[in-house]
Amino acid sequence: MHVTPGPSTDSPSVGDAGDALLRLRDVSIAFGGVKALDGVGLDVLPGQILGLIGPNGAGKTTLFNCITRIYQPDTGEIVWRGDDLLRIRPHHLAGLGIARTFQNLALFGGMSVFDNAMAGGTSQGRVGATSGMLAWPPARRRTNELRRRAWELLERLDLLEVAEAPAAGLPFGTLKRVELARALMARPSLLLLDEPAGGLTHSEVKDLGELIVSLRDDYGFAALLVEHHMGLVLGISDHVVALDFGQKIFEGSPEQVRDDPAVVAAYLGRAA
Ligand SMILES: Nc1ncnc2c1ncn2[C@@H]1O[C@H](COP(=O)(O)OP(=O)(O)OP(=O)(O)O)[C@@H](O)[C@H]1O
Repeated sequence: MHVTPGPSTDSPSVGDAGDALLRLRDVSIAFGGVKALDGVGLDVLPGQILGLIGPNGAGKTTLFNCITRIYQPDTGEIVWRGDDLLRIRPHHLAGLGIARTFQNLALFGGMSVFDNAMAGGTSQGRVGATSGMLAWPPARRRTNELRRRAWELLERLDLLEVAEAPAAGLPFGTLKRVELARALMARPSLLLLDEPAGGLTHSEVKDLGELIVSLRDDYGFAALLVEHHMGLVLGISDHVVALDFGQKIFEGSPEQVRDDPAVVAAYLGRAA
């Protein structure tokens, strides 16, 4: 097994995350007898696109679910800007600057594209119907600011033409962009992208890759990209981590990963 040395494997105390935005150390979780994650550590640096790859069942989604507080690891540390993320409730993640997209989309089909985008901003402050009706000046200012941001994102993501259309019935590639707009409403410092290329055509994947990079360049977020589409991962990631059977088997540059014997063996072995 070949594991390039990552950041120090010494477990730092919480509060010591160095330059990392997000730091995982020695994270393990088992389901029955299956070790879905087995001592995994990685750092996501500010502004970095980190690709997370691995064959089916390697533990990628489980790692995502640990970060998003859906699963509680059995052991290990997850540190966000020096704070212990494992003490944070899931619904507080957006307020911390962590947003995610979903593999199967998490949009409201009956709501317009604009309202779906707005839904991504509500966790940033109380802008519910009541505050709107009361027209309490701070709430109204906040709502206006969110509306301005939603329009800006819809324009940026080429969604203006469908802004008033219900999400249901729109092409899948369009819905992926709506999902991105919803996530970006929270002004995340870290965007968790769960298989964004799934279900897209070859040219849509290429466009999506360019879009993610240009959004990152404009807004400065870091991204953790879980993806099977190697062309996308290797094309846009600054750094790549590979998992197999819950363990980190590779960490390095996109150029190095192509020929790494452990990664090649993991994919070939699983396909056999
Ligand atoms: N809630 C759960 N209950 C039982 N087993 C689980 C659960 N979640 C994950 N697992 C197991 O943990 C292992 C890792 O699964 P995980 O879904 O994280 O892999 P993955 O890398 O995301 O795979 P894929 O690429 O197919 O989505 C698998 O053996 C899976 O069956």
